[in-house]
Amino acid sequence: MNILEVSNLTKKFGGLTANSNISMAVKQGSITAVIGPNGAGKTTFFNMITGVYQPTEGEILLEGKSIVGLKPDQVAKRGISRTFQNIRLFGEMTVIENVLVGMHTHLRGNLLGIFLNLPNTRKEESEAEVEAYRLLEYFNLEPFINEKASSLSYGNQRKLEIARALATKPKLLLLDEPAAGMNPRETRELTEVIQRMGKEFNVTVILIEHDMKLVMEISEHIVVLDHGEKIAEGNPDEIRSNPKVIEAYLGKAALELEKR
Ligand SMILES: Nc1ncnc2c1ncn2[C@@H]1O[C@H](COP(=O)(O)OP(=O)(O)OP(=O)(O)O)[C@@H](O)[C@H]1O
Repeated sequence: MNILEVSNLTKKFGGLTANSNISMAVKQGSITAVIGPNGAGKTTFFNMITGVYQPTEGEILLEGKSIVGLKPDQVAKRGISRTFQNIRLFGEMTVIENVLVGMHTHLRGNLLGIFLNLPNTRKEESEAEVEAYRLLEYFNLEPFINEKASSLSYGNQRKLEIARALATKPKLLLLDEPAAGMNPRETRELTEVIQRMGKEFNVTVILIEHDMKLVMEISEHIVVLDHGEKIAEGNPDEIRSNPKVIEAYLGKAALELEKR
């Protein structure tokens, strides 16, 4: 079954077409990667799915229902969560508080309940803390729960962002360059965490990533964008050997790797 179906999605910024007529489907429970050179339109694509930008044309169906026209908070309530290319944590808050903030989007207890310390709200809050702890344990972040988020290493901050995004119990999780800035050891650990996450949290993952080793290792399906257009899609073997993809992206990515 497809959890997400996108058809003829187009986004124009004045004279610039950032996404042109993109169609794709994402199978429930799968890991899909969106790859392509800088400026290919990958983040714009995520921004349309999450309601940050409205498409100029096209349709986005989540579990068969259109989400076009919804605002980001409404899209989040439908079950889509995301992380960003630049880390967006509350640096002055503790690690567990960052996860609890993520959870409040779906807790029933309101602010008045918290203020009055009502029994139901208290129960919900302590259940949330247990769940937040479980999430942090999953990401090996439990030793840091009471530390400021800004004091974590870069790799741990990236993992905390994913934990916070999962705290909303999304059906679909969009990760924008989760391995950016990570060292090889952190990237290996992240690869393994993302791989197990789908089953553990019953979540479908779409990720934008430039680390081709990670992409080829964990993706069931890969969509390649170039100049706003989908130039290829398929499994890792098909993408690796696709001449169009090598020409537009993989050849350059390999050269970049050689330079390092
Ligand atoms: N809000 C905006 N207004 C005008 N142009 C934009 C806007 N957002 C993106 N663009 C343009 O759309 C094109 C696609 O950008 P986008 O950020 O989606 O690419 P990308 O594939 O995510 O790139 P990168 O890998 O560098 O993050 C670029 O030419 C960019 O300058």
